[in-house]
Amino acid sequence: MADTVQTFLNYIDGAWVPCLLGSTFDNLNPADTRDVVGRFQASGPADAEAAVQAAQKAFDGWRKLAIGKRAKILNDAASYLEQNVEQFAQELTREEGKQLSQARDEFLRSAQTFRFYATEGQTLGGETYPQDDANMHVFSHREPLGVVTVISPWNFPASIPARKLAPALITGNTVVFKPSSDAPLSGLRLVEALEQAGVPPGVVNCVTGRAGEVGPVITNSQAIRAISFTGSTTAGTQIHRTVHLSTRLQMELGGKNPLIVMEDADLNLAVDLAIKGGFSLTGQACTGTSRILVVPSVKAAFTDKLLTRVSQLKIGNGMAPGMDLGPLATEKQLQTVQRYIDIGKSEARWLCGGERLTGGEFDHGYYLSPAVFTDVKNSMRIAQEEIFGPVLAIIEVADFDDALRQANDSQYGLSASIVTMNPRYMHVFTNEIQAGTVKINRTTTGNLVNAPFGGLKNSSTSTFRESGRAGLEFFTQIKTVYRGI
Ligand SMILES: NC(=O)c1ccc[n+]([C@@H]2O[C@H](COP(=O)([O-])OP(=O)(O)OC[C@H]3O[C@@H](n4cnc5c(N)ncnc54)[C@H](O)[C@@H]3O)[C@@H](O)[C@H]2O)c1
Ligand SMILES: O=S(=O)(O)c1ccc(CO)cc1
Repeated sequence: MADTVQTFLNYIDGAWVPCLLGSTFDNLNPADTRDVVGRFQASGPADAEAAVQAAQKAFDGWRKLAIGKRAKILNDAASYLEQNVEQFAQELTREEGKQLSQARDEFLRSAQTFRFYATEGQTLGGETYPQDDANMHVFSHREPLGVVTVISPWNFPASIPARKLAPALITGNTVVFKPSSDAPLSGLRLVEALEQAGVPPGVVNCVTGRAGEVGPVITNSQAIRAISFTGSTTAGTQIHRTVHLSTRLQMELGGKNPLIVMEDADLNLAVDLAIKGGFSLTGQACTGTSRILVVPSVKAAFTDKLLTRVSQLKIGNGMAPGMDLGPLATEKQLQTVQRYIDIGKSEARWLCGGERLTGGEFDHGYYLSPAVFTDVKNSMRIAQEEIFGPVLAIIEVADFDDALRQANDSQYGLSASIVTMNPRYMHVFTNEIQAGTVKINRTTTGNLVNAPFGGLKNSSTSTFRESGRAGLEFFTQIKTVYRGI
């Protein structure tokens, strides 16, 4: 039978090229592993080196190009994503497993991100400083850093790299981009959009392949002036240890995000938020809800309502409309979650789910039913370690202060939410919760492109945020000028 799998190439110095060793890897659809989404370049260090060199060569021309022209490229790339959204969304669903409507939203959000930075990037100015010399003008201005690396995970394979590429490019940096090998195609589509929009050779380079092969060159090289990384705390820690002193780092890492349910909570809302935060994207969002801290007076009613809703959730291929959960994105992720289900059963009280689904289409995908545990202690592994799957842990807390204390008892601090109408709780929660994203009567997931995003503690590096204006600041450095006459 003829091999109909499409092969995708690296993009280096303005050309789509195979990797030097000629090796490839296949990426499978997690909803149906008989479907090979594509064949990708298993690049080695020499390919990564070529990408870095191309980006170095292109930097001077790109930084000097009028910002209006850089903005036009981002806007045109956004149009390209919008024009091709149906095809790209279907590919995203096939490579990652999320629902088609979510994949469509993700590409449209990526286009919106390109447009946002095309405009916002043109407002990034410096400051002037009053001083005593009438014949001198003192001011600051911002310049690009140089060659920057973008490394992204599989769970938002379009929108996360879009949030990094757009601010890097509008401010005049050149980029080496490595998408996740578990969902590389959407990242390549972003690059294709930039190519179609006329980005000059070498300004954006994309190399697919294993982290162990490509990673060291694009993270350790002295030529790399900044790394914007989103992924696990484990990988982030590894990279953090090895980077050069002058390389600026921005890392968005793991989470173990709490949802607090107080005695005055609207329980229907609380259940909605738990379902949406915990199970949408099959629990594979860094800001996903994983711990539910609930006071005794509403615990039973909340749990009953939650279990009813969980029993109604529809699980299936994201290509079919109306599904609530899809497959886990990879076999490895499925196995990780299954391991945590076993751990949960040994340390807490299992209420439902966590079973591998079989029969029909389920036999060909990585499907697991959504799981809920109760009587969980915050010290247990299922309450402390990031699972990254459809697993909720219900933890009883004595009162508001106890909820806050236990919510903060975590190595992570990405997102946190409370369900209450009490203004005192809202106020104290906002001030005392250790999370970079604070939500009140809203799900722990979701964040705006025009607002800063990042976590506290082991959820992020502490120096820089991404998104909004913070994204532009990360990719630029300040020069202070004393201009006399
Ligand atoms: N905080 C956030 O904004 C955010 C958003 C999405 C996902 N995440 C986190 O990402 C994780 C899931 O994604 P994942 O499994 O793709 O993460 P991962 O850390 O395994 O991989 C992320 C990316 O880093 C690359 N990588 C891994 N080790 C590397 C190294 N040593 N050098 C260079 N590159 C390396 C991978 O190939 C991939 O492209 C979860 O922990 C989740 O919380 C965080
Ligand atoms: O760019 S977004 O798609 O809005 C996005 C989604 C998730 C996260 C963290 O998981 C960050 C950004």
